[in-house]
Amino acid sequence: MVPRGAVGITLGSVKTHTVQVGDVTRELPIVEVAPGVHVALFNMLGDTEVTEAAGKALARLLPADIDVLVTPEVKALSLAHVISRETGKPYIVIRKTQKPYMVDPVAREVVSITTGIPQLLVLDGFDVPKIRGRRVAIVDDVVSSGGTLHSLRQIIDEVGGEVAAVLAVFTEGEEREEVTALGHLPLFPGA
Ligand SMILES: Nc1ncnc2[nH]cnc12
Repeated sequence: MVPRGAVGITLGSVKTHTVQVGDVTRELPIVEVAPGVHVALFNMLGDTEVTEAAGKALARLLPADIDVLVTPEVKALSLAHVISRETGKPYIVIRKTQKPYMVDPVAREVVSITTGIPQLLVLDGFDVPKIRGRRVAIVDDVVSSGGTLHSLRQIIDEVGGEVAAVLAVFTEGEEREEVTALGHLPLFPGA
């Protein structure tokens, strides 16, 4: 039976890695994202069951003194929504493109392990007062190379926020003490 919230695709000969998020189990396909770099691809977009399970579990781990959540678009957005709903803390979305309506945007470049190409992270200046002088928790789906995390920290520092917690569903590759995660994904060299 196909679990509720998952799409019933045939994985065929694709190798998979099994993960548990709360009481939800998923088979993640192992895919090559760069020559010789294989990851167990975790994509919560559209997976209501995993998003709810992860969001509720991470909400329980959020330090009480956090003022605001910050999340990069797009894969972790619904996760931040659930944590926000569960904790009552507001969340801010860092966009991947600069929009014409943004006021004094603050931007950093980042190269993600899954795309391999430089991308932008952009904070709308409109959101700066919600971060300045506040204790911030960064929320992401997977913290892997740490590139996105580094750029998010730079943006938050630049506008006067304090990164007091980092929450993710999974860390990947190296273990990261500074990240509160529900699990860890290995990398699969030459899978
Ligand atoms: N395994 C993974 N799945 C989804 N997004 C990722 N970003 C970095 N590693 C990832």
